[in-house]
Amino acid sequence: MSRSSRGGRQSASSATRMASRARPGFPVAPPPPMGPPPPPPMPPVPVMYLRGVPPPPPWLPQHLIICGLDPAAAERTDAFRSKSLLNFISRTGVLPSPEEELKRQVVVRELDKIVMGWAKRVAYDQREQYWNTTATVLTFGSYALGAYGPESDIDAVCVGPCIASLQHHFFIVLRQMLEERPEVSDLHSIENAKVPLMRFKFNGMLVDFPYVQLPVINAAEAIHAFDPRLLAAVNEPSWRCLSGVRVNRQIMQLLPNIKKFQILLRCLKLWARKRGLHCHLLGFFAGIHLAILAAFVCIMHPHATLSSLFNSFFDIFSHWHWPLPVSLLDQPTPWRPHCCSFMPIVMPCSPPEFCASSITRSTFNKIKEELQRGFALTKGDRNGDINWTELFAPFPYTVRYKHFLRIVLSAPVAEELRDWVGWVKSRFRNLLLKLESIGVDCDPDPSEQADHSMIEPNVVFFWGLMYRTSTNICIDSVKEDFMKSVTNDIYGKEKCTHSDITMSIVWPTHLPKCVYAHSVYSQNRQNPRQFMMGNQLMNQDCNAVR
Ligand SMILES: Nc1ncnc2c1ncn2[C@@H]1O[C@H](COP(=O)(O)OP(=O)(O)OP(=O)(O)O)[C@@H](O)[C@H]1O
Ligand SMILES: [Mg+2]
Repeated sequence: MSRSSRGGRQSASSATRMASRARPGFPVAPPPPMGPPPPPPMPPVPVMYLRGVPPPPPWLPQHLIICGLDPAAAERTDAFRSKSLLNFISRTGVLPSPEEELKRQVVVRELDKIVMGWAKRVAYDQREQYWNTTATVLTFGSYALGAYGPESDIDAVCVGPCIASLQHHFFIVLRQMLEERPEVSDLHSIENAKVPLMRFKFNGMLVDFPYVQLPVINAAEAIHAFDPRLLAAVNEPSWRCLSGVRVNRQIMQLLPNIKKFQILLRCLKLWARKRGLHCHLLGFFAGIHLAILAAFVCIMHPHATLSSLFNSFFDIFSHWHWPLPVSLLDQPTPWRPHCCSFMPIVMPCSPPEFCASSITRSTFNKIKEELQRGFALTKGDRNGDINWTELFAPFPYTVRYKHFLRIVLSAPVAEELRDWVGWVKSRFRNLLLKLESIGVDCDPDPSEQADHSMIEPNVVFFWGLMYRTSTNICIDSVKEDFMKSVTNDIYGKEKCTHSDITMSIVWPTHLPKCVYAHSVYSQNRQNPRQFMMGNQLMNQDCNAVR
Protein backbone atom coordinates (compact mmCIF):
# COMPACT_ATOMS: atom_id res chain seq x y z
CA MET A 1 0.00 0.00 0.00
CA SER A 2 1.39 3.39 -0.92
CA ARG A 3 1.98 5.97 1.75
CA SER A 4 -0.48 8.32 0.11
CA SER A 5 -3.29 5.84 0.25
CA ARG A 6 -2.47 5.16 3.87
CA GLY A 7 -2.65 8.89 4.48
CA GLY A 8 -6.00 9.12 2.71
CA ARG A 9 -7.52 6.57 5.05
CA GLN A 10 -6.11 8.06 8.21
CA SER A 11 -8.69 8.23 10.98
CA ALA A 12 -9.82 11.62 12.25
CA SER A 13 -8.30 10.98 15.66
CA SER A 14 -4.90 10.01 14.30
CA ALA A 15 -4.98 13.03 11.99
CA THR A 16 -5.70 15.25 14.97
CA ARG A 17 -2.88 13.58 16.87
CA MET A 18 -0.55 14.20 13.99
CA ALA A 19 -1.61 17.82 13.66
CA SER A 20 -1.23 18.40 17.37
CA ARG A 21 2.17 16.70 17.43
CA ALA A 22 3.24 18.93 14.59
CA ARG A 23 1.66 22.07 15.97
CA PRO A 24 4.19 24.75 16.61
CA GLY A 25 4.40 26.55 19.90
CA PHE A 26 6.37 23.86 21.65
CA PRO A 27 9.40 25.20 23.44
CA VAL A 28 11.62 24.32 20.50
CA ALA A 29 14.45 26.69 21.40
CA PRO A 30 15.23 29.35 23.98
CA PRO A 31 15.16 32.96 22.75
CA PRO A 32 18.38 34.28 21.18
CA PRO A 33 20.77 35.56 23.82
CA MET A 34 21.73 38.76 21.96
CA GLY A 35 19.93 41.59 20.15
CA PRO A 36 16.44 42.93 20.81
CA PRO A 37 14.24 40.49 22.70
CA PRO A 38 11.97 38.52 20.34
CA PRO A 39 8.20 38.80 20.74
CA PRO A 40 6.84 36.40 23.34
CA PRO A 41 6.34 33.01 21.73
CA MET A 42 2.69 32.58 20.89
CA PRO A 43 1.20 29.52 19.30
CA PRO A 44 1.78 30.33 15.62
CA VAL A 45 -1.48 28.87 14.42
CA PRO A 46 -3.30 30.52 11.51
CA VAL A 47 -4.33 34.06 12.22
CA MET A 48 -8.01 33.40 12.46
CA TYR A 49 -7.43 31.21 15.51
CA LEU A 50 -5.55 34.10 17.05
CA ARG A 51 -8.52 36.38 16.43
CA GLY A 52 -10.62 34.08 18.53
CA VAL A 53 -12.58 32.37 15.79
CA PRO A 54 -13.03 28.70 16.73
CA PRO A 55 -11.26 26.30 14.37
CA PRO A 56 -13.56 24.93 11.65
CA PRO A 57 -13.89 21.20 11.03
CA PRO A 58 -10.62 20.00 9.48
CA TRP A 59 -12.12 18.98 6.13
CA LEU A 60 -13.36 22.46 5.26
CA PRO A 61 -11.24 25.11 3.54
CA GLN A 62 -10.82 27.72 6.23
CA HIS A 63 -10.55 30.86 4.12
CA LEU A 64 -13.87 30.07 2.48
CA ILE A 65 -15.53 29.55 5.84
CA ILE A 66 -14.33 33.02 6.80
CA CYS A 67 -16.05 34.34 3.66
CA GLY A 68 -19.28 32.99 5.12
CA LEU A 69 -19.98 30.28 2.54
CA ASP A 70 -21.97 27.26 3.57
CA PRO A 71 -19.91 24.05 3.76
CA ALA A 72 -21.17 22.59 0.47
CA ALA A 73 -20.52 25.80 -1.49
CA ALA A 74 -17.12 26.19 0.19
CA GLU A 75 -16.13 22.70 -0.87
CA ARG A 76 -17.28 23.29 -4.45
CA THR A 77 -15.37 26.58 -4.70
CA ASP A 78 -12.29 24.99 -3.22
CA ALA A 79 -12.38 22.03 -5.59
CA PHE A 80 -12.76 24.40 -8.52
CA ARG A 81 -9.77 26.46 -7.39
CA SER A 82 -7.59 23.38 -6.89
CA LYS A 83 -8.42 22.22 -10.38
CA SER A 84 -7.60 25.57 -11.89
CA LEU A 85 -4.29 25.68 -9.95
CA LEU A 86 -3.38 22.23 -11.27
CA ASN A 87 -4.27 23.32 -14.80
CA PHE A 88 -2.18 26.42 -14.38
CA ILE A 89 0.96 24.70 -13.15
CA SER A 90 0.73 21.91 -15.70
CA ARG A 91 0.85 24.62 -18.40
CA THR A 92 4.07 26.01 -16.89
CA GLY A 93 5.93 22.73 -17.43
CA VAL A 94 6.91 22.11 -13.79
CA LEU A 95 5.17 18.73 -13.70
CA PRO A 96 7.53 16.18 -15.26
CA SER A 97 6.30 13.97 -18.07
CA PRO A 98 6.64 10.17 -17.68
CA GLU A 99 9.59 10.33 -20.14
CA GLU A 100 11.40 12.88 -17.96
CA GLU A 101 10.81 10.78 -14.87
CA LEU A 102 12.19 7.74 -16.66
CA LYS A 103 15.26 9.70 -17.82
CA ARG A 104 16.12 10.55 -14.21
CA GLN A 105 15.54 6.99 -13.05
CA VAL A 106 17.92 5.76 -15.74
CA VAL A 107 20.62 8.18 -14.54
CA VAL A 108 20.36 6.90 -10.96
CA ARG A 109 20.34 3.26 -12.11
CA GLU A 110 23.39 3.74 -14.30
CA LEU A 111 25.29 5.53 -11.54
CA ASP A 112 24.48 2.68 -9.20
CA LYS A 113 25.99 0.21 -11.69
CA ILE A 114 29.07 2.38 -12.19
CA VAL A 115 29.84 2.68 -8.46
CA MET A 116 29.32 -1.04 -7.94
CA GLY A 117 31.89 -1.73 -10.69
CA TRP A 118 34.20 0.85 -9.11
CA ALA A 119 34.00 -0.80 -5.66
CA LYS A 120 34.89 -4.19 -7.17
CA ARG A 121 37.84 -2.64 -8.99
CA VAL A 122 39.13 -0.94 -5.83
CA ALA A 123 38.86 -4.26 -3.96
CA TYR A 124 40.57 -6.18 -6.74
CA ASP A 125 43.46 -3.66 -6.85
CA GLN A 126 43.91 -3.97 -3.10
CA ARG A 127 43.55 -7.76 -3.13
CA GLU A 128 40.50 -7.52 -0.88
CA GLN A 129 37.44 -9.77 -1.08
CA TYR A 130 36.02 -8.16 -4.20
CA TRP A 131 32.96 -10.46 -4.31
CA ASN A 132 31.86 -9.04 -0.98
CA THR A 133 32.81 -5.40 -1.60
CA THR A 134 29.94 -3.16 -2.67
CA ALA A 135 28.97 0.46 -3.20
CA THR A 136 25.62 2.05 -3.98
CA VAL A 137 23.85 5.32 -4.72
CA LEU A 138 21.24 6.96 -2.47
CA THR A 139 19.18 9.91 -3.66
CA PHE A 140 17.99 12.87 -1.64
CA GLY A 141 16.93 16.49 -2.30
CA SER A 142 13.95 17.34 -4.48
CA TYR A 143 14.50 14.25 -6.63
CA ALA A 144 13.95 11.88 -3.71
CA LEU A 145 11.02 13.96 -2.48
CA GLY A 146 9.40 13.59 -5.90
CA ALA A 147 9.13 17.37 -6.23
CA TYR A 148 11.83 18.24 -8.71
CA GLY A 149 11.34 20.72 -11.52
CA PRO A 150 12.95 20.94 -14.96
CA GLU A 151 15.82 23.02 -13.49
CA SER A 152 16.48 20.71 -10.52
CA ASP A 153 19.66 18.70 -10.20
CA ILE A 154 19.78 15.07 -9.06
CA ASP A 155 21.26 14.88 -5.55
CA ALA A 156 22.83 11.45 -5.26
CA VAL A 157 25.28 10.21 -2.62
CA CYS A 158 27.88 7.64 -3.55
CA VAL A 159 28.14 5.26 -0.59
CA GLY A 160 31.41 3.33 -0.71
CA PRO A 161 33.32 0.76 1.35
CA CYS A 162 36.07 1.36 3.94
CA ILE A 163 38.80 0.50 1.42
CA ALA A 164 37.78 3.31 -1.02
CA SER A 165 39.25 6.64 0.07
CA LEU A 166 37.79 10.04 -0.79
CA GLN A 167 40.99 11.61 -2.09
CA HIS A 168 42.32 8.80 -4.24
CA HIS A 169 39.57 6.34 -5.05
CA PHE A 170 36.63 8.75 -5.31
CA PHE A 171 38.25 11.89 -6.76
CA ILE A 172 40.77 10.08 -9.02
CA VAL A 173 39.72 6.50 -9.79
CA LEU A 174 35.94 7.01 -9.94
CA ARG A 175 36.37 10.34 -11.69
CA GLN A 176 38.38 8.64 -14.45
CA MET A 177 35.73 5.95 -14.81
CA LEU A 178 33.02 8.60 -15.13
CA GLU A 179 35.04 10.60 -17.65
CA GLU A 180 35.30 7.54 -19.86
CA ARG A 181 31.52 7.31 -20.12
CA PRO A 182 29.97 8.98 -23.18
CA GLU A 183 26.92 10.09 -21.14
CA VAL A 184 29.06 12.18 -18.76
CA SER A 185 30.06 15.77 -19.53
CA ASP A 186 31.14 18.95 -17.68
CA LEU A 187 32.63 16.93 -14.84
CA HIS A 188 34.43 18.87 -12.12
CA SER A 189 35.45 18.14 -8.55
CA ILE A 190 34.71 20.45 -5.64
CA GLU A 191 37.17 19.09 -3.11
CA ASN A 192 37.41 21.91 -0.61
CA ALA A 193 33.70 22.41 0.10
CA LYS A 194 32.09 21.48 3.44
CA VAL A 195 30.66 18.52 1.59
CA PRO A 196 33.25 17.52 -1.06
CA LEU A 197 31.59 16.34 -4.27
CA MET A 198 31.81 15.78 -8.00
CA ARG A 199 29.39 17.67 -10.19
CA PHE A 200 28.65 16.58 -13.74
CA LYS A 201 25.99 16.11 -16.35
CA PHE A 202 24.73 12.61 -17.08
CA ASN A 203 22.66 12.46 -20.27
CA GLY A 204 22.46 16.26 -19.94
CA MET A 205 21.10 16.14 -16.40
CA LEU A 206 23.02 17.87 -13.64
CA VAL A 207 24.15 15.54 -10.85
CA ASP A 208 25.62 16.53 -7.47
CA PHE A 209 27.61 13.53 -6.31
CA PRO A 210 29.14 13.62 -2.79
CA TYR A 211 30.84 10.64 -1.17
CA VAL A 212 30.14 8.75 2.03
CA GLN A 213 32.76 6.22 3.13
CA LEU A 214 31.37 3.56 5.45
CA PRO A 215 33.55 1.61 7.90
CA VAL A 216 32.52 -1.72 6.31
CA ILE A 217 33.26 -3.66 3.13
CA ASN A 218 29.68 -4.37 2.09
CA ALA A 219 28.57 -0.74 1.98
CA ALA A 220 25.38 -1.29 -0.04
CA GLU A 221 23.94 -3.78 2.40
CA ALA A 222 24.99 -1.73 5.44
CA ILE A 223 23.50 1.55 4.23
CA HIS A 224 20.15 0.04 3.38
CA ALA A 225 19.91 -1.11 7.01
CA PHE A 226 20.69 2.47 8.13
CA ASP A 227 22.19 1.23 11.41
CA PRO A 228 22.64 4.25 13.77
CA ARG A 229 25.92 2.81 15.18
CA LEU A 230 27.33 2.68 11.69
CA LEU A 231 26.25 6.25 11.00
CA ALA A 232 27.90 7.42 14.20
CA ALA A 233 31.22 6.08 12.92
CA VAL A 234 31.37 8.14 9.69
CA ASN A 235 33.30 11.42 9.35
CA GLU A 236 31.78 14.92 9.41
CA PRO A 237 31.23 15.46 5.62
CA SER A 238 29.79 11.95 5.28
CA TRP A 239 27.50 12.62 8.24
CA ARG A 240 26.25 15.81 6.58
CA CYS A 241 25.43 13.96 3.35
CA LEU A 242 23.61 11.21 5.16
CA SER A 243 21.62 13.66 7.22
CA GLY A 244 20.19 14.96 3.91
CA VAL A 245 18.97 11.44 3.17
CA ARG A 246 17.60 10.91 6.67
CA VAL A 247 15.81 14.28 6.70
CA ASN A 248 14.09 13.41 3.42
CA ARG A 249 12.96 10.04 4.76
CA GLN A 250 11.68 11.58 7.95
CA ILE A 251 9.70 14.24 6.05
CA MET A 252 8.09 11.55 3.90
CA GLN A 253 7.17 9.52 6.97
CA LEU A 254 5.45 12.44 8.67
CA LEU A 255 3.29 13.35 5.68
CA PRO A 256 -0.39 12.41 5.70
CA ASN A 257 -0.56 12.53 1.88
CA ILE A 258 2.62 12.46 -0.18
CA LYS A 259 1.01 13.30 -3.54
CA LYS A 260 -0.51 16.55 -2.24
CA PHE A 261 2.77 17.51 -0.62
CA GLN A 262 4.66 16.98 -3.88
CA ILE A 263 2.30 19.17 -5.89
CA LEU A 264 2.22 21.84 -3.18
CA LEU A 265 6.03 21.90 -3.07
CA ARG A 266 6.23 22.21 -6.85
CA CYS A 267 3.80 25.15 -6.70
CA LEU A 268 5.87 26.79 -3.96
CA LYS A 269 9.12 26.34 -5.86
CA LEU A 270 7.59 27.85 -8.97
CA TRP A 271 6.22 30.78 -6.97
CA ALA A 272 9.59 31.31 -5.23
CA ARG A 273 11.49 31.25 -8.54
CA LYS A 274 9.11 33.67 -10.24
CA ARG A 275 9.22 36.11 -7.32
CA GLY A 276 13.04 35.96 -7.01
CA LEU A 277 13.01 34.08 -3.69
CA HIS A 278 14.68 30.79 -4.60
CA CYS A 279 18.41 31.13 -4.06
CA HIS A 280 19.96 30.14 -0.76
CA LEU A 281 23.29 31.90 -1.41
CA LEU A 282 21.58 35.21 -2.16
CA GLY A 283 19.71 35.24 1.14
CA PHE A 284 16.49 33.52 0.09
CA PHE A 285 14.98 30.03 0.34
CA ALA A 286 16.85 26.79 -0.35
CA GLY A 287 14.82 23.84 -1.58
CA ILE A 288 14.97 22.23 1.86
CA HIS A 289 13.37 25.31 3.51
CA LEU A 290 10.40 25.17 1.17
CA ALA A 291 10.13 21.39 1.61
CA ILE A 292 9.88 21.68 5.40
CA LEU A 293 7.44 24.60 5.27
CA ALA A 294 5.27 22.69 2.77
CA ALA A 295 5.38 19.57 4.97
CA PHE A 296 4.38 21.67 8.00
CA VAL A 297 1.26 22.92 6.20
CA CYS A 298 0.36 19.43 4.94
CA ILE A 299 0.69 17.97 8.45
CA MET A 300 -1.41 20.76 9.98
CA HIS A 301 -4.17 20.32 7.39
CA PRO A 302 -4.16 16.63 6.48
CA HIS A 303 -7.50 16.79 4.64
CA ALA A 304 -7.15 20.12 2.84
CA THR A 305 -7.25 20.41 -0.94
CA LEU A 306 -4.35 21.77 -2.98
CA SER A 307 -5.74 25.29 -3.21
CA SER A 308 -6.46 25.36 0.53
CA LEU A 309 -2.97 24.13 1.33
CA PHE A 310 -1.49 26.84 -0.86
CA ASN A 311 -3.61 29.49 0.87
CA SER A 312 -2.72 28.06 4.30
CA PHE A 313 0.99 28.24 3.47
CA PHE A 314 0.71 32.00 2.93
CA ASP A 315 -1.67 32.43 5.85
CA ILE A 316 0.50 30.57 8.34
CA PHE A 317 3.88 31.95 7.34
CA SER A 318 2.88 35.55 6.64
CA HIS A 319 1.51 35.65 10.21
CA TRP A 320 4.26 33.57 11.81
CA HIS A 321 6.02 35.00 14.84
CA TRP A 322 9.51 34.87 13.39
CA PRO A 323 12.08 34.06 14.77
CA LEU A 324 10.04 31.32 16.41
CA PRO A 325 11.48 28.19 14.78
CA VAL A 326 9.35 26.08 12.47
CA SER A 327 9.68 22.44 13.42
CA LEU A 328 7.89 19.29 12.28
CA LEU A 329 8.68 17.55 15.58
CA ASP A 330 8.29 18.65 19.19
CA GLN A 331 11.91 18.32 20.19
CA PRO A 332 14.22 20.90 21.74
CA THR A 333 16.75 22.38 19.33
CA PRO A 334 19.92 24.18 20.34
CA TRP A 335 19.60 27.81 19.26
CA ARG A 336 22.34 29.29 17.11
CA PRO A 337 21.38 32.89 16.42
CA HIS A 338 24.23 33.69 14.04
CA CYS A 339 23.31 31.20 11.32
CA CYS A 340 19.57 31.22 11.14
CA SER A 341 18.13 33.98 13.28
CA PHE A 342 15.56 35.44 10.85
CA MET A 343 13.61 32.38 9.71
CA PRO A 344 14.81 29.37 11.73
CA ILE A 345 13.64 26.12 10.20
CA VAL A 346 14.44 22.86 11.97
CA MET A 347 15.25 19.70 10.02
CA PRO A 348 13.43 16.63 11.36
CA CYS A 349 16.46 14.55 12.28
CA SER A 350 18.12 13.39 15.43
CA PRO A 351 19.78 15.32 16.92
CA PRO A 352 17.66 18.15 15.42
CA GLU A 353 19.52 20.76 13.38
CA PHE A 354 18.59 24.06 11.81
CA CYS A 355 18.72 24.35 8.03
CA ALA A 356 21.61 26.56 7.02
CA SER A 357 20.32 29.98 6.02
CA SER A 358 21.81 33.11 4.44
CA ILE A 359 18.73 35.27 5.02
CA THR A 360 19.59 38.84 6.03
CA ARG A 361 17.39 41.70 7.22
CA SER A 362 16.63 42.98 3.73
CA THR A 363 15.97 39.60 2.15
CA PHE A 364 13.81 38.70 5.16
CA ASN A 365 11.73 41.83 4.51
CA LYS A 366 11.26 40.88 0.88
CA ILE A 367 10.24 37.32 1.81
CA LYS A 368 7.68 38.68 4.32
CA GLU A 369 6.29 41.10 1.74
CA GLU A 370 5.90 38.31 -0.79
CA LEU A 371 4.21 36.03 1.76
CA GLN A 372 1.72 38.80 2.52
CA ARG A 373 1.13 39.36 -1.19
CA GLY A 374 0.60 35.60 -1.61
CA PHE A 375 -1.90 35.57 1.25
CA ALA A 376 -3.83 38.51 -0.20
CA LEU A 377 -3.98 36.90 -3.65
CA THR A 378 -4.91 33.36 -2.54
CA LYS A 379 -7.72 34.41 -0.24
CA GLY A 380 -9.83 35.05 -3.32
CA ASP A 381 -13.39 36.24 -3.00
CA ARG A 382 -16.45 34.23 -2.05
CA ASN A 383 -17.08 32.43 -5.33
CA GLY A 384 -14.50 33.34 -7.88
CA ASP A 385 -11.32 31.72 -8.99
CA ILE A 386 -7.91 32.97 -7.95
CA ASN A 387 -5.75 34.84 -10.42
CA TRP A 388 -2.87 32.36 -10.61
CA THR A 389 -1.16 34.28 -13.41
CA GLU A 390 -0.85 37.28 -11.14
CA LEU A 391 0.35 35.22 -8.18
CA PHE A 392 3.08 33.60 -10.27
CA ALA A 393 3.99 36.79 -12.20
CA PRO A 394 7.74 37.47 -12.45
CA PHE A 395 8.90 40.01 -9.89
CA PRO A 396 8.94 43.45 -11.56
CA TYR A 397 12.46 44.59 -10.62
CA THR A 398 12.67 47.51 -13.07
CA VAL A 399 9.42 48.97 -11.87
CA ARG A 400 10.23 48.48 -8.21
CA TYR A 401 13.76 49.88 -7.95
CA LYS A 402 15.43 53.05 -9.18
CA HIS A 403 18.97 51.89 -8.55
CA PHE A 404 20.74 48.59 -9.05
CA LEU A 405 24.10 47.23 -8.04
CA ARG A 406 25.62 45.64 -11.14
CA ILE A 407 28.15 42.93 -10.30
CA VAL A 408 30.20 41.47 -13.14
CA LEU A 409 32.25 38.32 -12.56
CA SER A 410 34.67 37.39 -15.33
CA ALA A 411 37.42 34.84 -15.99
CA PRO A 412 39.65 33.94 -18.95
CA VAL A 413 37.83 30.67 -19.77
CA ALA A 414 34.40 29.25 -19.09
CA GLU A 415 35.68 26.55 -16.74
CA GLU A 416 37.45 29.07 -14.50
CA LEU A 417 34.39 31.31 -14.61
CA ARG A 418 32.20 28.50 -13.28
CA ASP A 419 34.52 28.02 -10.30
CA TRP A 420 34.83 31.75 -9.76
CA VAL A 421 31.08 32.35 -9.80
CA GLY A 422 30.51 29.47 -7.36
CA TRP A 423 33.15 30.87 -5.04
CA VAL A 424 31.96 34.47 -5.09
CA LYS A 425 28.31 33.44 -4.69
CA SER A 426 29.24 31.52 -1.55
CA ARG A 427 30.52 34.83 -0.19
CA PHE A 428 27.60 37.02 -1.34
CA ARG A 429 26.03 37.12 2.11
CA ASN A 430 28.96 39.27 3.27
CA LEU A 431 28.21 41.79 0.54
CA LEU A 432 24.55 41.92 1.55
CA LEU A 433 25.56 42.52 5.18
CA LYS A 434 28.08 45.19 4.21
CA LEU A 435 25.50 47.11 2.19
CA GLU A 436 22.96 46.84 4.99
CA SER A 437 25.54 48.16 7.46
CA ILE A 438 25.90 51.38 5.40
CA GLY A 439 22.14 51.92 5.10
CA VAL A 440 21.35 50.14 1.82
CA ASP A 441 18.78 47.37 1.68
CA CYS A 442 19.15 44.94 -1.21
CA ASP A 443 16.93 42.71 -3.27
CA PRO A 444 19.37 40.51 -5.20
CA ASP A 445 17.85 39.11 -8.39
CA PRO A 446 18.98 35.46 -8.45
CA SER A 447 18.97 35.28 -12.26
CA GLU A 448 22.36 35.39 -13.96
CA GLN A 449 22.94 37.43 -17.15
CA ALA A 450 25.87 37.81 -19.54
CA ASP A 451 27.40 40.99 -20.94
CA HIS A 452 28.03 40.12 -24.59
CA SER A 453 30.03 43.29 -25.20
CA MET A 454 32.85 41.84 -23.07
CA ILE A 455 35.46 39.55 -24.61
CA GLU A 456 35.97 37.43 -21.49
CA PRO A 457 33.31 34.94 -20.38
CA ASN A 458 31.27 36.63 -17.68
CA VAL A 459 28.21 36.47 -15.45
CA VAL A 460 26.31 39.61 -14.42
CA PHE A 461 24.06 40.06 -11.39
CA PHE A 462 21.68 42.94 -10.71
CA TRP A 463 20.65 43.73 -7.16
CA GLY A 464 17.78 46.15 -6.52
CA LEU A 465 18.84 48.82 -4.00
CA MET A 466 16.78 50.74 -1.45
CA TYR A 467 18.65 53.57 0.25
CA ARG A 468 17.56 53.98 3.85
CA THR A 469 19.51 57.24 4.28
CA SER A 470 21.87 58.81 1.75
CA THR A 471 22.16 57.68 -1.87
CA ASN A 472 25.80 58.64 -1.68
CA ILE A 473 27.68 55.38 -1.21
CA CYS A 474 31.28 54.71 -2.10
CA ILE A 475 31.12 51.57 -4.19
CA ASP A 476 34.93 51.23 -4.24
CA SER A 477 35.10 50.86 -0.49
CA VAL A 478 32.20 48.38 -0.55
CA LYS A 479 34.08 46.32 -3.12
CA GLU A 480 37.33 46.54 -1.18
CA ASP A 481 35.60 45.21 1.92
CA PHE A 482 33.88 42.44 0.03
CA MET A 483 37.13 41.35 -1.64
CA LYS A 484 38.60 40.73 1.80
CA SER A 485 36.01 38.02 2.40
CA VAL A 486 36.49 36.62 -1.12
CA THR A 487 40.26 36.28 -0.72
CA ASN A 488 40.44 35.46 2.98
CA ASP A 489 41.87 32.01 2.35
CA ILE A 490 44.27 30.28 0.02
CA TYR A 491 41.56 29.09 -2.42
CA GLY A 492 40.10 32.55 -2.78
CA LYS A 493 43.53 34.09 -3.38
CA GLU A 494 44.30 31.45 -6.00
CA LYS A 495 41.03 31.93 -7.86
CA CYS A 496 41.42 35.68 -7.79
CA THR A 497 44.70 35.73 -9.73
CA HIS A 498 43.02 35.33 -13.13
CA SER A 499 39.41 36.16 -12.40
CA ASP A 500 37.87 39.55 -11.86
CA ILE A 501 34.92 41.27 -10.24
CA THR A 502 33.61 44.77 -10.99
CA MET A 503 30.77 46.62 -9.33
CA SER A 504 28.86 49.71 -10.35
CA ILE A 505 25.56 51.43 -9.59
CA VAL A 506 23.23 51.50 -12.58
CA TRP A 507 19.69 52.65 -13.36
CA PRO A 508 16.81 50.58 -14.72
CA THR A 509 17.69 51.85 -18.20
CA HIS A 510 20.93 49.87 -18.02
CA LEU A 511 19.27 46.56 -17.46
CA PRO A 512 19.09 44.04 -20.33
CA LYS A 513 15.88 44.47 -22.23
CA CYS A 514 15.19 40.83 -22.97
CA VAL A 515 15.25 39.85 -19.32
CA TYR A 516 13.30 42.65 -17.76
CA ALA A 517 10.65 43.23 -20.40
CA HIS A 518 8.44 40.59 -18.83
CA SER A 519 8.58 42.19 -15.40
CA VAL A 520 7.33 45.48 -16.82
CA TYR A 521 4.74 43.67 -18.91
CA SER A 522 3.36 41.89 -15.87
CA GLN A 523 3.04 45.24 -14.13
CA ASN A 524 0.91 46.52 -17.00
CA ARG A 525 -2.00 44.52 -15.74
CA GLN A 526 -2.19 46.60 -12.60
CA ASN A 527 -0.88 49.97 -13.72
CA PRO A 528 -1.02 50.91 -17.42
CA ARG A 529 0.86 54.19 -16.86
CA GLN A 530 3.84 52.40 -15.39
CA PHE A 531 3.72 49.98 -18.30
CA MET A 532 4.09 52.90 -20.75
CA MET A 533 7.08 54.19 -18.80
CA GLY A 534 8.52 50.69 -18.66
CA ASN A 535 8.20 50.35 -22.41
CA GLN A 536 10.12 53.57 -22.94
CA LEU A 537 12.88 52.28 -20.67
CA MET A 538 13.00 49.01 -22.52
CA ASN A 539 13.34 50.69 -25.89
CA GLN A 540 16.28 52.72 -24.65
CA ASP A 541 18.24 50.02 -22.93
CA CYS A 542 18.26 47.50 -25.74
CA ASN A 543 22.03 47.45 -26.19
CA ALA A 544 23.14 48.52 -22.74
CA VAL A 545 24.33 45.13 -21.63
CA ARG A 546 24.91 43.37 -24.91
N1 LIG B 1 20.54 25.41 3.44
C1 LIG B 1 20.58 24.09 3.65
N2 LIG B 1 20.53 23.60 4.92
C2 LIG B 1 20.56 22.27 5.13
N3 LIG B 1 20.63 21.35 4.15
C3 LIG B 1 20.68 21.77 2.88
C4 LIG B 1 20.66 23.17 2.57
N4 LIG B 1 20.73 23.30 1.22
C5 LIG B 1 20.77 22.04 0.72
N5 LIG B 1 20.74 21.14 1.71
C6 LIG B 1 20.75 19.67 1.55
O1 LIG B 1 21.04 19.34 0.21
C7 LIG B 1 19.91 18.74 -0.42
C8 LIG B 1 19.81 19.18 -1.87
O2 LIG B 1 19.81 20.58 -1.96
P1 LIG B 1 19.37 21.35 -3.27
O3 LIG B 1 19.93 22.71 -3.16
O4 LIG B 1 19.69 20.56 -4.50
O5 LIG B 1 17.82 21.48 -3.06
P2 LIG B 1 16.62 20.64 -3.63
O6 LIG B 1 15.62 20.51 -2.51
O7 LIG B 1 17.09 19.36 -4.24
O8 LIG B 1 16.01 21.62 -4.68
P3 LIG B 1 16.26 21.76 -6.27
O9 LIG B 1 15.01 21.22 -6.90
O10 LIG B 1 16.43 23.22 -6.48
O11 LIG B 1 17.48 20.95 -6.61
C9 LIG B 1 18.73 19.15 0.45
O12 LIG B 1 17.67 18.22 0.35
C10 LIG B 1 19.34 19.15 1.84
O13 LIG B 1 19.42 17.85 2.35
MG1 LIG C 1 18.54 19.28 -5.75
